[in-house]
This record gives sequence, C-alpha cells and structure tokens, in this order.
Amino acid sequence: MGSSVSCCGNDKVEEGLTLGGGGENVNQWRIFTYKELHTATNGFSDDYKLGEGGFGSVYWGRTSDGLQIAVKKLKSMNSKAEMEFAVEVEVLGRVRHKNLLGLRGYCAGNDQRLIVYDYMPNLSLLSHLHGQFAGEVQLDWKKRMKVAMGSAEGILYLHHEVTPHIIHRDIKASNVLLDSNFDPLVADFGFAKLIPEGVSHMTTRVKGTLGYLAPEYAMWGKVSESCDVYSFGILLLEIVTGRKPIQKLPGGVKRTITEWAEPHISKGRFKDLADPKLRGNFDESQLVQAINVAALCVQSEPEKRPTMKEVVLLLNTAAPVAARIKSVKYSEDLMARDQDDDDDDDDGDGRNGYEDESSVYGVFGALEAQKMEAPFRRYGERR
Ligand SMILES: Nc1ncnc2c1ncn2[C@@H]1O[C@H](COP(=O)(O)OP(=O)(O)OP(=O)(O)O)[C@@H](O)[C@H]1O
Repeated sequence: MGSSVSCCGNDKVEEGLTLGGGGENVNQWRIFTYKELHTATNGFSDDYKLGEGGFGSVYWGRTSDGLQIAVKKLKSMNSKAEMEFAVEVEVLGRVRHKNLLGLRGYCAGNDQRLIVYDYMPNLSLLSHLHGQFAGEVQLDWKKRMKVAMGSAEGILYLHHEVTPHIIHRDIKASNVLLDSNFDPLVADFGFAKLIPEGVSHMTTRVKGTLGYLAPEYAMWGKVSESCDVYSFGILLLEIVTGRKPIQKLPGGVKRTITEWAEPHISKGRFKDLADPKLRGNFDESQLVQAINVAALCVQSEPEKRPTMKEVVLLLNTAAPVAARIKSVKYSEDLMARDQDDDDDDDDGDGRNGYEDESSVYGVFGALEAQKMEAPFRRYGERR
C-alpha cells in the first residue's frame, strides 16, 4: 500500500491519497473516520442495510458533502477477515477501470474495519436475476449484453492490463454491481490474488463460491486467470438463461447450469436457453454467440479456455466466425467425450470416477466436482 492505514477513531481526514505505487493505475481515496461513517449510515441502521456477505454487512450512506456511498462493515475481527480487508484495499487501490468498483476510502482502527465505495443504485446483478428485482423486466436483452461485455472488460483489465496481473477468484452475479445506467462494475476483491510476472499458475487454498469454481481449482487449488474465465462462463450462462449456477431439484438433487444447458446446446436448441422472462425479446445471433462463448469458457481443461481478451473479442464480433470454428471443435469434443463416457462407465452410474478429469466432467460438466465434494459452501456462500 502506498500509505499507512490511520486509525479511524480520530477525526483526522486525509484526502487525495493514492494507493498502488503511482503510475496510471492509481485511485483517489481518502480515510474516513468511524464517526463520519456512523453518521452517514444513521448509526449503521438496519433500514440502511443494502445486503450482507461473508465479510459483513453493506450499508447505504450519504456523506456530509452529499456523496452517496456504500459502506462494507467487517462483522467480526479475526485474522481471516483482516486479511480479506487488507487484500481488498490493496487491490482496489491498484485498479482503475470503468467496469471495476473502485475504492472511495476506508476506515481501519482498533477493532473496526470498513470499506467505502460509490453507491451503485441498481445494486447487484444477482438482485435482478434472482433477487428482489427478479420479477421486474428491467434487465432486458440489451442491458444483459451490456452487463456481460462490461464485466468481461473489467476482468480483461485485471488479467492483462494491470501489473502485477490480478485474478479475482470470486466472479459471480452478486459481485457485479450496476450503476444508474446498468453499466456493470465488478466488485469484491477480498479473495483476489496478485500474480507475479512469469508465473502461469499457483496452488492455493480454495476460495470462491460454489457453482462458479473451475474444476482444477475446486479439486487441486490450481489457480490461474483461466479460473476467472471459467467463472465468467458460468456468469454468462446465468445472464442469458436467468438460471442459478446450481439448481435444487425435488428430492434434494442438485443440477448445475451446465448440465441443464448441455443437451440443448448439443442439439443446437439455443433459443430454448433464453430466460423466459425475456418473453422472446432477444437478438438470436447474439444469444448463440454468447452461449458459444460461455461453452468455451467452461471447458474442463483450463488450457482450452479462451483468454479474457479472446472472450471480449468474441462477444464483440457481430459475425460469429471465430466462435463458430471453435464451437464446431467443441461439438466434436463433446461427441468424442460422450463416446468415451459410454465406454468407460464400468459401474454403470453414469460417472467414470475421479481419476480422469476430462472423462468425468466432459467438456461442460465441470461443476460435478463442486456438487459432490463437501465441505463446499452452498450457492451464494463463500468458501
Ligand atoms: N457499492 C454498492 N452499491 C450498492 N449495493 C452494494 C454495493 N456493494 C455491495 N452492495 C450490496 O450488498 C450486497 C452484499 O455485498 P457483499 O459484497 O458484502 O456480499 P456478496 O457479494 O453478496 O457475498 P459474498 O460475501 O459471498 O461476496 C451485494 O449483493 C449488493 O446487493
């Protein structure tokens, strides 16, 4: 961090400081006092609560100069939470991009840790797809594509444009916030990893959210940029279909979004995948393109997934030539793998065991690991 963290118990306010070691990727922020944030949020009143996550609660507030803010307040002080706070502030200070939620400030003193962001009036993508706004048709097709593209550009920046590169590790619908124009801002960098130059992947403790974890990461803690690409693929499917990454079926059975989508895709029934809430109002070529891109992103083998640069390019391509070439490859892969699965399913349970990842999970079934392996946290929770 470019500057020391000062205690928020005192009333001193430092302004215009920068984090991130200078250069272009710096962010304007300031240190808030606890008193200031307490006043802004009406004493962290429940009426001002925007939501709750693993880190703590998020409150709406208004500063004395009229700025609307969102204040994330650490729920309990322990080394894990402290680390998350430090990582989030460190990473936020390094990034500056129209599709990343920047740091407005923080407060760290005694046993209080709070992070201050700009308030995003349209809240999270999750609230529009599955939450309090899910019944409304605010999120039409055009907005969905804008959200998908903007989120992809934010992740591209993290992977390719900031030094050292950053892997987010928790790309999901609740971490995509929407401004007044429904432009998306990727948020929540508490699990982010800075990748030293020349390092292609690292092995770490698995963090993130069930339903979005890439198989190699869920099983072996192998983390690379392509883990975010995988999570983005799930997010893209979620945006297009309006379905949760993991659905609970009657009898406690869980079905992943990829398991549900796979038969439709392999039969070319793309239109069946569109969110019924769209009532048929979508651009069919964009729908096919988005699903093809998602299919590429959620391949089991990380090396087969596109980079975020390719993802942005493909999502931008009106004529889906590149995607078509790859999707043909994908279909061939799928058929070959189906054949393998038929051959190798010795115990007749439809699954071939854990030894051979590709045959177990198929091109598209990587979430199987997350459904089976305890003790992952449920959808919407963090590990
Ligand atoms: N800047 C913001 N503007 C508006 N609403 C926000 C803002 N930041 C967070 N929220 C709201 O608060 C909720 C909780 O956010 P938080 O990041 O703490 O948790 P989460 O992403 O839901 O869960 P997790 O802990 O698994 O990341 C979000 O889903 C969102 O609705």
